[in-house]
Amino acid sequence: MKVLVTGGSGFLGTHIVKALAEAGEEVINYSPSGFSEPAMAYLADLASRIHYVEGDVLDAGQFGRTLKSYQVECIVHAAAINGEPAARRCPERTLASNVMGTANVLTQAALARVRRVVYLGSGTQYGPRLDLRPLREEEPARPCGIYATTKQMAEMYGIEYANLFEVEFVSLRISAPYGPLEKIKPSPMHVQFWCRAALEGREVNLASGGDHPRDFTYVSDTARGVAAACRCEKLRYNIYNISSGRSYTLRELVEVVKRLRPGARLRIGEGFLAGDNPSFRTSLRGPLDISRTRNELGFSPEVDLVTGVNEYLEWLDENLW
Ligand SMILES: NC(=O)C1=CN([C@@H]2O[C@H](COP(=O)(O)OP(=O)(O)OC[C@H]3O[C@@H](n4cnc5c(N)ncnc54)[C@H](OP(=O)(O)O)[C@@H]3O)[C@@H](O)[C@H]2O)C=CC1
Ligand SMILES: C[C@H]1O[C@H](OP(=O)(O)OP(=O)(O)OC[C@H]2O[C@@H](n3cnc4c(=O)[nH]c(N)nc43)[C@H](O)[C@@H]2O)[C@@H](O)[C@@H](O)C1=O
Repeated sequence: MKVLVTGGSGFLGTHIVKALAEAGEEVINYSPSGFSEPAMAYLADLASRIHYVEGDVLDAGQFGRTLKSYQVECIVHAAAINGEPAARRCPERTLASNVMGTANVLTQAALARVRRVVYLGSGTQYGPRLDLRPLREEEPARPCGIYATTKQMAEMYGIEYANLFEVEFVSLRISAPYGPLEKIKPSPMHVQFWCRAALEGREVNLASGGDHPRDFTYVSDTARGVAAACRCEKLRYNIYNISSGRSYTLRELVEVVKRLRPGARLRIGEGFLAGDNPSFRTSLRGPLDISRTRNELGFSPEVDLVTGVNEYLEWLDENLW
């Protein structure tokens, strides 16, 4: 199968390109910039199955021509301005790329007779949920912030568009992926923050946050879930959650990092993350429930937190400096 990945040079894009190429698919990465050097190293053995086209999803004409010239059968639409901090720096550009970009992808997909568009949605579409219950796809979305709002708008548009025209649309709501090639994440909500502190020998002593939950998911599992959605013969739903399916607390994460790097000087107190940063509170939610994804796509996460953090630490150790 020929699969085009928009934003294929990004963090998730690169892992998705890898998972698809490993499964024997021919992959076209459509992105404004090519793979970084570490990404090239990551994909080294698969180069013969991967093509790169420099392009923007806002350039509908070029996107359409690319679909036709490669006779693309499936699109993974990963291109987006990602995360609330980035969205706040350029709200209009975020609206354009994330929503209008998705509209262009769908129109051109229908014109080029692409069978399926697999959209990367986000766990942030559920919004903050202080009861921390597992979240099923039927839960009403309550996005908070510009980024999550644009992700929700694009998903809703995609579902409506697919009802009108001859193209399948499926949204994968992804939560908390971590691992090699991830961009800089400065917040203690992220695995990277603790791994970097351990490797840099920095002391971190947070008064609170140990009970803060997050359904950390090793990125290779996320990418396998996306590949499964491309290959699945018949999709019965428009929305599937992709996550480890369980919450870990930051205390558990810190303990894992300390077990793997015994000299690390990391401490975290009880309760949820607190402070002036509103993102701590808006990030509070339970794990995404992956029952539907298990049953329908045959997806099940394979990498537990210890294994994932260990692999990530080893990769960071070689690639940080
Ligand atoms: N990482 C995460 O925690 C999560 C991510 N997601 C979603 O997954 C997708 C991928 O995220 P991730 O890989 O982490 O993000 P990255 O920022 O690493 O990658 C996004 C990619 O999209 C490209 N891009 C941005 N705008 C355009 C455009 N207009 N046309 C073409 N390409 C564009 C970027 O190119 P360049 O950098 O050159 O501008 C980049 O290569 C996004 O849709 C995001 O919303 C969902 C849930 C969690
Ligand atoms: C699943 C998810 O995982 C990653 O995001 P993240 O790790 O959650 O971190 P974030 O900083 O993007 O947002 C955390 C939450 O906090 C809100 N948020 C943030 N900063 C402000 C802020 O400044 N104000 C307000 N009100 N809310 C904010 C925001 O709306 C969200 O609810 C992404 O890379 C992303 O791709 C993704 O999809």
